[in-house]
This record gives sequence, structure tokens and C-alpha cells, in this order.
Amino acid sequence: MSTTTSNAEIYSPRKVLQHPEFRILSPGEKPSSDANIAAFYNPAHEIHLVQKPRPKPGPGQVLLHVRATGICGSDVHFWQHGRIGDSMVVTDECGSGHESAGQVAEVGPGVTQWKVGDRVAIEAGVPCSQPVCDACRTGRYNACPDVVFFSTPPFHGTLSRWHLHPAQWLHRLPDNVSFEEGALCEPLAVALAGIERSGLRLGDPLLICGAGPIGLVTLLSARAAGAEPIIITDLFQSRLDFAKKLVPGVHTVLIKRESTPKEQAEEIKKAADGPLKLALECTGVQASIHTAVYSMQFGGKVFIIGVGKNEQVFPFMHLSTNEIDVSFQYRYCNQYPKAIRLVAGGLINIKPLVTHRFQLENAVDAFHVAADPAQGAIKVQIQD
Ligand SMILES: NC(=O)c1ccc[n+]([C@@H]2O[C@H](COP(=O)([O-])OP(=O)(O)OC[C@H]3O[C@@H](n4cnc5c(N)ncnc54)[C@H](O)[C@@H]3O)[C@@H](O)[C@H]2O)c1
Ligand SMILES: OC[C@H](O)C(O)[C@@H](O)CO
Repeated sequence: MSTTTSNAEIYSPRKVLQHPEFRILSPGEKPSSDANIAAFYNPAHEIHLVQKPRPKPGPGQVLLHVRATGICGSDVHFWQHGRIGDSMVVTDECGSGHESAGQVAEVGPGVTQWKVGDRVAIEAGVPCSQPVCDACRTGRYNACPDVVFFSTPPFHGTLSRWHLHPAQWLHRLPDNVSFEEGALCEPLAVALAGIERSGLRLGDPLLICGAGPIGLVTLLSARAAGAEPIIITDLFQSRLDFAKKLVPGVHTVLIKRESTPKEQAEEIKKAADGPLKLALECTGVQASIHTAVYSMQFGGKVFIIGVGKNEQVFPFMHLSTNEIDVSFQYRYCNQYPKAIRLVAGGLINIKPLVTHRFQLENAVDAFHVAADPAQGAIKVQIQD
């Protein structure tokens, strides 16, 4: 029997909440410049700054000064809706953020690969890494049932000034990759996992549904992987304009809510000059998945990265009589080193995605901007 302390115990959210130094800051209160502040949401759909103790790294751990964190749609969703699906539910105060990069501030006993000052991207999903875990043992660690995914309830996120992390779940940033880009490696890892598992090949005609941050990093990755032509859809012209600026060769199709998925598919096929081989679906919305299905050639594939309603209806007979495969992506595994190489090597330029930057003290304002579509943000980052 293993006597190892589990990650769930090491990173116990209750330890933080019950610590005498943990408190919710009053609006307008100015914490000291090195206080361990963080943005927390709760089941009452409030979001506020909290002050936590500055932790000491234990064996195998590193204390990081978090320098950049992007706000993900899931952070906003947990705050405003209190849950994603049936298994991720906000039941207490919970810290946000999992798209982070930072700098090593202290190393714990036994840590030899990092030294103070090293710059790193933080992989926020920490699987159990136990030999008895099939998912970890076989390398598909995104399936680990005991994963601590920082910012998915109950585990607090990486959006704080000081964050404790296992040394082996950090990735070195080369000098030409900024903290901002290091933080963007998280959504990029999602897209790269999708590119890898969908089997996208050079010259494949590709549909990307949705031009949000995930659709856009998917667009950049698919362009680097040689898809041609690429059609991207969205409900908002502003998002399509952003996509076109990012990758000038992309074809855009504005989705009108009043048109049917079959009509939308006709428009997409016209833009592509024929049916497409692959769709990377980045909305999780049923109507968009249907549009993707009707846009495919015989033997095509709809690869769904977006997440959506618990139960959805699919056009079964069209899928069946056209041998269209449907596959899904759940987070990612083994993608960070690749993401960093692609950014450092100049194959993927993710810098333009950051449209808004806030200081850590103003993290609550950052959340309000990220949650308000009228603000036109693509990626809001909090920097320290
Ligand atoms: N599989 C994973 O591990 C994973 C990881 C991260 C995010 N996600 C999911 O990926 C999806 C995209 O994330 P995001 O951050 O870009 O979200 P987002 O909400 O910012 O972007 C989604 C985009 O899709 C567009 N859209 C909505 N309905 C549409 C339709 N019918 N047709 C075309 N476009 C439509 C929206 O206008 C928006 O621009 C979300 O569902 C998110 O939860 C999945
Ligand atoms: O936990 C909820 C979501 O699966 C994750 O936050 C995802 O956005 C990671 O990329």
C-alpha cells in the first residue's frame, strides 16, 4: 500500500480557507505589495480579492511568483454559473486561473532542476503520477481520476501572487518567450492536442467553428500545420475580423442565427470550394456541431474541442451514411513542450491574442471585462 501523500491532500483547498491569514479583502482595500492576493469566486456568484498566506515549498515543490495569468471562459463560467457539467461544482470560496506563467521564487528540498529566477510556464493539471494509475502510466495523464487541476473546484487556481507547484509540472521558457506568451501556452496546448488527435494533415481543407480564444489558437496552429483552405465561423463579425487579421489567408463565414445548419454548411462549402475533410469545433454549441457535420465530405471528421450542454442531439443518419467520425478532446497531455517550441521558433505568434492587461490588484475589474462581450476582449491577462 502506498503511503505517499496525495496531491489532493498537499493542495487541499480547505488548508487555505481555514488558515488564520486567509481573508476576503474589502472593496478598495490596498494590500501590501508582496501580499499573496488572489481572485476567488464563490457559490453566491461573487468575485473578490482575497489574501492568503505565502506558502513555503515542501519537498519537490517550487514557490512561484506568478507573472501573467489569462482569464479562461471556464473561470468566468465557474464565477457566474457555479458549475461546469455535473462533476465540477463550486461549493465554497475557490481560487481562479489556470493559464499562468511565472518565475521561481523559492525551491523546496530535493528540487535540483530549478533555481530562483527561472522563468516557467505552469501546467495547471497535476495528475497523481502513481504507477497504479493507468492514465498516468500510459502517458494519457489528462484522464487521471485524481488530477489536481488548479482552478477547477475544489482546487484553488494559479491566479495569485505566490503559487506552490510541483517542480516536475513546470516548463522552462526560453528567453524569447515572454510570460504573457507562456501563459497563453495553456489554451495553445488545448488546440495542439486537438490538432494532434484529429490527425490533421498538410493541405487538408479545414473548418474551425468559433473564433473565440480557443478557435483562434486552433486557427494559428492549423495554419502552422498546413491546413488549406481554412474556413472559420462565428456569430460575431468582430471576432471574424480578428481572425482575418491574425491569419489573412483564412476564409470567414458569419453564422446567422436564423439560418439552418444545412444552409450554413452550404455557405461554408462554397467558401471552401467543396466539402471539407475535417472540422475542429470550438464552440460546443449543438447548432454549430450540426453545421460542422453537414459541411463534411464522405469520410470526414468532426473533432469537438468545445464543451456544451450535458446532452445533445446529433444528425445520426447523416453521420452514418457519410461515415463521418465524431471525436472529442478533454484538456491535453504532453503538449506544453511542443507549444513552447512552436512559439519560441516563431511558427505560432500568439502575442496578438492578449487584448487587455490588468494588474493583480485589479483582477476583479479584469473579470468584469472578460465577462462582458461588449468590451470586445479576446484574452484578458492579469500581470504582476
Ligand atoms: N476540450 C477542452 O479541454 C477545452 C479546453 C478549453 C476550452 N474548451 C471549450 O472550448 C470552447 C471555446 O472556448 P473559448 O474560450 O474560445 O470560448 P468563447 O465563448 O470565447 O468562444 C466561443 C465562440 O464561439 C462562437 N459561437 C457560439 N455559437 C456559435 C455558432 N452556433 N456558430 C459559430 N460560432 C459560434 C461565439 O460567438 C464565440 O466567439 C468552449 O466551449 C470552452 O469551454 C474546451
Ligand atoms: O476544468 C474546466 C476546463 O476543463 C478547464 O478549465 C479547461 O479550460 C482547461 O484548458
